[in-house]
Amino acid sequence: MATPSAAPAAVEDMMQLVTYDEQFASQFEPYLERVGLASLGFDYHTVSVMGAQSSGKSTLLNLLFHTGFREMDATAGRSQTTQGVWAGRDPQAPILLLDLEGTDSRERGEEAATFERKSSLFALALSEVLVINLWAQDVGRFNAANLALLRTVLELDLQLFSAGAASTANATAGSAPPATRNHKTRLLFVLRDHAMTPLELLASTLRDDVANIWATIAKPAAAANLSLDTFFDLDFVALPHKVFCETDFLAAVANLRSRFHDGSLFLPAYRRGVAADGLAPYAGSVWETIRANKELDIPSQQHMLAHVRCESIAADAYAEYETATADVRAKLAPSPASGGGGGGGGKGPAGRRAVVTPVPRLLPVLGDASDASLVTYDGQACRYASDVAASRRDELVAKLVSATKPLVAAQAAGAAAAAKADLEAATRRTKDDPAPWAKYAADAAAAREAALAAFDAALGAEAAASAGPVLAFVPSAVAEAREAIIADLDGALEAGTADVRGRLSKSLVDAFGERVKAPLTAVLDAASTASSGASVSVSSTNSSSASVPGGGDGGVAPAVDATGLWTRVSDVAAAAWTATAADAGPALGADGLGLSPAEADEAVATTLRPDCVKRLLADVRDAVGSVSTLELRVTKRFDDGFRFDARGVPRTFAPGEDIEAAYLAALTAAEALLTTLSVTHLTGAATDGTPLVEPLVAPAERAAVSERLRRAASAVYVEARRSQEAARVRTSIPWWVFLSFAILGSNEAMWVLRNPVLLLLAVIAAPIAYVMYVGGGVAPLLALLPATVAPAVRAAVAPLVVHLRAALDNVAPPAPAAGGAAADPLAPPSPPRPAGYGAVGGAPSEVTAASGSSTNGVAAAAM
Ligand SMILES: Nc1nc2c(ncn2[C@@H]2O[C@H](COP(=O)(O)OP(=O)(O)OP(=O)(O)O)[C@@H](O)[C@H]2O)c(=O)[nH]1
Repeated sequence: MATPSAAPAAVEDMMQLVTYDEQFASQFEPYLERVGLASLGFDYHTVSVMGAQSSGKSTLLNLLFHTGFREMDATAGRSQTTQGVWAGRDPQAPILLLDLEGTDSRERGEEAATFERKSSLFALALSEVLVINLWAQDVGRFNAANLALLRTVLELDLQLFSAGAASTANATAGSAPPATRNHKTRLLFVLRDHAMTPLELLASTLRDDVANIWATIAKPAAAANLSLDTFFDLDFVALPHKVFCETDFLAAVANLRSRFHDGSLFLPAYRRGVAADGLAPYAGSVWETIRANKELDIPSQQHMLAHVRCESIAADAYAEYETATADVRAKLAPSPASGGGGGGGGKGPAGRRAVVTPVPRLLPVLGDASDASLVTYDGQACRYASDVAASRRDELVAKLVSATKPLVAAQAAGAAAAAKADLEAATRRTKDDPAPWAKYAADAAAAREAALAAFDAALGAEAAASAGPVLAFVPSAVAEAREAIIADLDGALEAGTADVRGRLSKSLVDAFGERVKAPLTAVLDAASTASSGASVSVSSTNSSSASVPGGGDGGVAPAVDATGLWTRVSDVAAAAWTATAADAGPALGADGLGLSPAEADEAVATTLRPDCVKRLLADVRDAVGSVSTLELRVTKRFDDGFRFDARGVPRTFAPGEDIEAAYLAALTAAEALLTTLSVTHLTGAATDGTPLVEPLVAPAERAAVSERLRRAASAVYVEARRSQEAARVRTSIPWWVFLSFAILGSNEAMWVLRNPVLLLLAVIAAPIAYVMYVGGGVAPLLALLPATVAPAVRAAVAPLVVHLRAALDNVAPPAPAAGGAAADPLAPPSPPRPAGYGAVGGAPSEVTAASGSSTNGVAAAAM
């Protein structure tokens, strides 16, 4: 019966709303839904009919509204048909009918009056039109039940008015304002079996009766001066006899039915202010109040109904929101199974919020859902007390906000994580990238912009457009999240930039080191060499190069004056620094890390230059090497200066040659080299002109090296001196000595020649002796001969010794050696020591004594 039907309703379509024993039916709400009234809001009417038992009430309702109320079967005798209160609906109009148990019931007996009052009050509370069914012939007869019924109706209506007025007064005093009620009812008197008496006369009689009742009943103060018209509109309809004037009867019924259907009998003032969807709980509440004999306060009832209904409507509206957002909630909300949700939105096992994938168009979805929810609520809650509806609406909004906030937060977190991941991917540089700084600033700026755009696409832009009370928090929340992601992105970029900058710095410093390494080694090697040479080409890993006068080419090392060594190293460093700084410019600038020229200059000056200087010092230390390497360098410097001439040809000291001068020059040069290599004296572009004086060798080690240098040099000098002496002896023996040997030794020669053994020994010994003689090895050999052999040897060569001593008397004595070593004629002269050496080491005489067995040059002696 949800849609209008031409067919009359059946008995099954009616329901007993209140049972005979005063129980209210719990099925009223589904009944209203079943008959299609529940969804009509205020667009329905309620009509009740009351009157004496078996006065044709059910028959009248069925004829007027095509309902199916049970009627009395007259053939079975007159008895009560309708018990309690029954409800039905006009199939063709939104009219709810209440058929009340007849008054003056013989079956109820003493209880009848009590139930009449309850059912009448119930009907007054709900009905816009109260049909009072009367036999026409009863009009004017006071003892008929009609007047008692009228008195009951008027008294009860005043009671309702009184309760409502009190509620209004309380509300004015500060409590919640009650729902308003248009407290007016149409009393429609239907006079049955009307025959002769004109309706006007009957109506007048009834008006008088009602007026008399109104005048005599006790009224509350608020209604003392109010007239009957304030509460009731009286209307009168006469129906002919149903049996005897059936046609007229049906015509009159049809006429009255049309008045109901055309709405002329329903005025806005009659509305009870109860929406159809709340009618069932309202009616139930009203009945229970009446049944409990409590004061029926209609406004309070409606207020209570508003709470119940608005809460129910709000729950439905929220459920609607949940349904509409189920998809996004599944994607963003935490999932109990995974602990992280569909992609996660909750917190994982470690308590860290899992990151979700942003949901496209989240805010429009949430906005639409929340708006729709509120529209649903407003559409239904507006039928109820506005204060209650507003209060419940606020609660609904708060509930929607608290349901929406985590979703927006999860979306913001997901969008932020995605934006950061995108940025890191866009700015990531592999370890193998030889130039990770290339276009880094441009890439970083573009990535930052893209990441923020992605974040805004997920939240920001939509947030600006979102409106409504539920999403009102979004702009500030998104702004806060945006600030956080900006800080996060900038932090990631800062870290990335620092990493790339570190790699750039290392690369530049390495390049600087590469540029410095070979020329530096060449310069140092050249400084260790005594011979002079051409300039050295200083190559760099880049195309830049510099020319270092006196340097080496990494292989053959022309000589470098030790005093100019640091100048040349400074030149090498300056050339390398110039090339490195030139490389740093573009890498730090717009094509690289994006620094401004001023920032790049500052970075070069404050970071790169100190790093390169540090690297230069480290390289210098490496190139100079350990103490032993330094010792090798300076002894080599001596060896080269002493053993080779200016052209690099090995030197032999002919008799009379100034061996001491060569010795002193070489030793002085070696000492000077040691002094030079002990402390840096760097300057130039690499150090920005600032002298860089750094000790490379500790003073004690330096003195020790110097001492070992002198010892080694002494050995070389002694060797050279003996060679020179041997050469002079060889050249100074007169020819007759050899002739004497030939004459005096002829017998021995023959003796040897005749003896095969001696001949064989002579053949073997003669070349050895010759070689030793020529090579100057006789003297050392003599020194090694044991003392037991020496006398025999001396006896054998006595003539020669005599002659040699005579020859040696003509050799000039060496310059007295410093340190008191003049006793040894072969002791080397001692050059003046450079300042700072102290008293480390022994005297040259000691060196001489220790170097007697040296035959392998300075290096072997130094080791
Ligand atoms: N004379 C006459 N009888 C009628 C009229 N309308 C109905 N009746 C008869 O009156 C008897 C009672 O009719 P109901 O409609 O059952 O009366 P009721 O007031 O609903 O009865 P309860 O529900 O028991 O109070 C039935 O036999 C009807 O046929 C009418 O207009 N005139």
